Amino acid sequence: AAVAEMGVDALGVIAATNSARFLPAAKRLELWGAVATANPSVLRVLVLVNPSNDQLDELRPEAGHQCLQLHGDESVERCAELQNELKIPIWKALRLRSSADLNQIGAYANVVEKILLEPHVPDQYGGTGHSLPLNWLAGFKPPCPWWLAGGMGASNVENALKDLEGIGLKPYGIDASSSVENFPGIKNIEKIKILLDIIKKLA
Ligand SMILES: O=C(O)c1ccccc1N[C@@H]1O[C@H](COP(=O)(O)O)[C@@H](O)[C@H]1O
Repeated sequence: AAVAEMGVDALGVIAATNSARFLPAAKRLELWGAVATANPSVLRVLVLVNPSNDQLDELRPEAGHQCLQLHGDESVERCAELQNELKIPIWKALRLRSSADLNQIGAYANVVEKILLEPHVPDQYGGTGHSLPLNWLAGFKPPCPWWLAGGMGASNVENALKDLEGIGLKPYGIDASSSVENFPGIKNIEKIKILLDIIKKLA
């Protein structure tokens, strides 16, 4: 709720069970309520890895979130299936192994609302703190809005945005998680404020 009051565009809650940041379904409704009260314009995003059909009920918008951010190995077809079943916008995180992986985006763009681009890190699906080599994005023609994700924080966001501008790119948004924490799962409000001040100055 404190971050929502700072005027971010979206807030994510981690529903990936093996994450240190995992929040159980039973606690999400209360949290989303507090976020909505603090700032109803902040988009409430549930972050998941390879959701199974057994999980569908907790993924419905009635649970308080407004969007699903998928960080696993979900195919284009699986994203379409979830979108049709749950009637909720899907954001797909693409964990790039090389610039060649950008070729996948066209197919996803027909189905998902936004794409997040971050680097592939073996055995981890997100929240890694690792940043994308931005030269991989040279020549990238985004077919849909995209977020720059992975290891973004106060120490590197300004250079990242300048580097992107140098190759004619501007992300829809900056996604940040581990850089604004004291340790995994405990966010640091001061670090978030510093990051937001930098981004607002550059916007
Ligand atoms: O944060 C996690 O533990 C996590 C687990 C599984 C999937 C995604 C996860 N986090 C998301 O990853 C991106 C980038 O995080 P970071 O800035 O590199 O720490 C972000 O959207 C997190 O919410």
